[in-house]
Amino acid sequence: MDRTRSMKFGDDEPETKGNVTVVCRFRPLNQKEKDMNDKPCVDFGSDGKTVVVKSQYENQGPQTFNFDIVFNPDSTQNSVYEGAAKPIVESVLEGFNGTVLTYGQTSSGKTHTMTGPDMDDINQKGIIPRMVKTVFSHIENCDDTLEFAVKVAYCEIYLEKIRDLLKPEKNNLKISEDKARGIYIVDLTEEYVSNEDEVYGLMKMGQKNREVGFTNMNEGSSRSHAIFSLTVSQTNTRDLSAKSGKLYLVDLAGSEKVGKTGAEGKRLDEAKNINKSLSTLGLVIFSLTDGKSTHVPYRDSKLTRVLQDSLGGNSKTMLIITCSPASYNEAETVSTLRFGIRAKAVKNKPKVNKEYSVAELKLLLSQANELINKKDTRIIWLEKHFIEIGGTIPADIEGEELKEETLASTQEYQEVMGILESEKQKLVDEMELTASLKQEISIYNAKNDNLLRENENLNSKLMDLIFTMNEIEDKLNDSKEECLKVKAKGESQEKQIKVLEDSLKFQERKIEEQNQEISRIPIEFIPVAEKEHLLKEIKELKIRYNAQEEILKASYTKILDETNESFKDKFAEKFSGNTPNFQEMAHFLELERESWTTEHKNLLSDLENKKSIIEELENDKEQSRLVYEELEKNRAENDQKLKDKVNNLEKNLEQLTVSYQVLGTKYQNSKSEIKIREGKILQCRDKINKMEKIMRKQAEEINELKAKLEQLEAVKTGKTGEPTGRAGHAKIKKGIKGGGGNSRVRCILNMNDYPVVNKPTPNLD
Ligand SMILES: Nc1ncnc2c1ncn2[C@@H]1O[C@H](COP(=O)(O)OP(=O)(O)OP(=O)(O)O)[C@@H](O)[C@H]1O
Repeated sequence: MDRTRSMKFGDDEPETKGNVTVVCRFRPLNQKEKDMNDKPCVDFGSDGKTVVVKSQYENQGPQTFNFDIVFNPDSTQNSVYEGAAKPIVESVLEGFNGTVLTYGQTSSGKTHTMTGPDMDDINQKGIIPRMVKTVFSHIENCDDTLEFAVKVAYCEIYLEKIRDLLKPEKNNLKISEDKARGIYIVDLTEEYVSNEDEVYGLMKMGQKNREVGFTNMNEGSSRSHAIFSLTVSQTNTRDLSAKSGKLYLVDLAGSEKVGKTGAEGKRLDEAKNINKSLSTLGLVIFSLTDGKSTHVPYRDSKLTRVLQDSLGGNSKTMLIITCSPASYNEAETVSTLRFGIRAKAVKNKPKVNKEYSVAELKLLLSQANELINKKDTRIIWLEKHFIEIGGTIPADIEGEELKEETLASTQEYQEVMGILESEKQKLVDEMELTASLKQEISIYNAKNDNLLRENENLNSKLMDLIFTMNEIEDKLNDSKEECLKVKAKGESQEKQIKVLEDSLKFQERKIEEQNQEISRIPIEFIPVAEKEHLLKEIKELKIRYNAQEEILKASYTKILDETNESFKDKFAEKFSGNTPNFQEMAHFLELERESWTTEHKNLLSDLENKKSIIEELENDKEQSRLVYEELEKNRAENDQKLKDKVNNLEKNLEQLTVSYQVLGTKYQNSKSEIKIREGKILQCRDKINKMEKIMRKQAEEINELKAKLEQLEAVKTGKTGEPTGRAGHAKIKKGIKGGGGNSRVRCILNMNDYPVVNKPTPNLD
């Protein structure tokens, strides 16, 4: 085989209605590829449907791939939306299920295409924000006989677990299947929305919760498959017909070669998981297209199970494959393109998800009646004409004709009965749904009761806590008071010490003054022996009161001078005008000596007294100091104890405050949870009431219809004379088509306002 021969893929696939549509988008070279001096390895055909990969490998010729559309790197977000996604969104608005999937190598532009780098940027926003606009504009422009309910859900599949991105605490949701809903994710949050902003809000919230990581190829790489779903239900308020379409917008995680992306540890686990679920997706597509497989391995991964209807089932599906144009990524690009070509061959069976309305059934019946009437008139005219021209109507011809008529009518009857049967079946399903809803309500009620009980418990715990807190607060106040008392005691002790210190100082000052007084005694006139004794004593005093020596000296000199002068005066006064004799002088001196000796003794005893006072005071001072030290010590100890006590109390208080806050938050959460659940229960009750009302109404209508059918049957079998269909015919209204008008359309805001979808009720009798 010539390996350099050019190859073509996808061009001979016949255009088949229902096949998965595949478009391909190439992004521009990114900075990393430019830095590597990489060159594009692809050329784009002028028809907008072809891409040619020019291989860098010698033994590989150019490979041409054909798709429904090929978007080159210059394509805008808007052109991709208009060309690839919008037709699917429009189908959903007609009541089909739709899926748009992005598939490609990591960093090839899946998220860029699906969401866009900035949802608020008019040019840069991706498919999801643009789709939202299409949906709400359509609703705005519809006839006001159509009522819509739009709800969205957002989840991701990460490491084979389904996580609700609108309530991320729900992180391991299950997949289930039933007749009414098909394949669905159990307990996935579905929010009713009434405008674009609400959808954007939910999207932004979901994106924040999405698992995103770093690979060598993409800093913000999506490590999970993200599934955004939007369900549009519409009811015609005139004929009560209803239809609903569900749109899945799936941004798959990027396939990658782990060696190239440098994945390790957690990233490696993620990569292995992503690659595993993507290869299951490849296997599902292979099994659906190889024409031999009897088993399609939908259940081998969560992704393929959720997408079961989108691949080979009831859905219009668009696959957008995203690629890098760089030669560095040639192998991955070729593999992605081959995947796309394979997927093109998947055949789906999309159908409008429609509910027959009673009015539509009535219309069918009236059409049948009209046909019978026409034929009756014609038979009567023919019989009359035949008899007029002399003919007779053989009994067997009449019998044959009647047989044929009866056969045709029986077929019509069987068709109508078939429809009725299928409607009955739907009703049975509806009844089952109602029963399961009732069961759900009883579960909610039980949960509600539990929550109420929990709430009561929490309340009583809260009360206990408040009580304990009050107690602690009281204790804290007591401790504070105690603290203040000890402080006041300390202060008064300090004051006492101060008073003692002051009095000590005062005493010291007094002693000093007395010492000074002593030092003022004149010694010149004291007899020598006495004088020497006195001087000795004064000397001793001088030594004892060393600090006062200088003062003493100064005052001594001063006193000496003064005393000298006074003695001179005294002497001059005593002996004025006379020259004293020796005896008189000796007597005078003796008297003076005696008076000085007495004074000196007095002074000495005074000094002794003061000395003892000083000693006493010094003792007192020492005592006070000891008491003061003791008090200081006690005070420091008490202070420390109190400090510790206050610290402990503060710590306790802090802990209690935290627990109080936690309990408070729990209490609030439980309250809001209860409110939400109560709201849901009310919504469900309301819905059930409405459904029951409609079921009763429809049961009556079906009974009416049945009666009419019986009459019709009777007419067909000739059991009654006049066909009652004529009378019924005048009452049947024509069905009214919705859409096309410009009047404003009511949008359903919540479960309570959810339009009643027409569900025929089985005859309960
Ligand atoms: N068509 C484009 N035009 C301009 N920039 C683009 C285009 N496609 C992708 N990019 C940019 O390339 C980078 C990677 O794109 P994106 O995150 O969409 O890749 P991805 O396929 O989702 O990757 P992963 O699988 O790792 O999540 C982003 O910075 C994005 O803005």
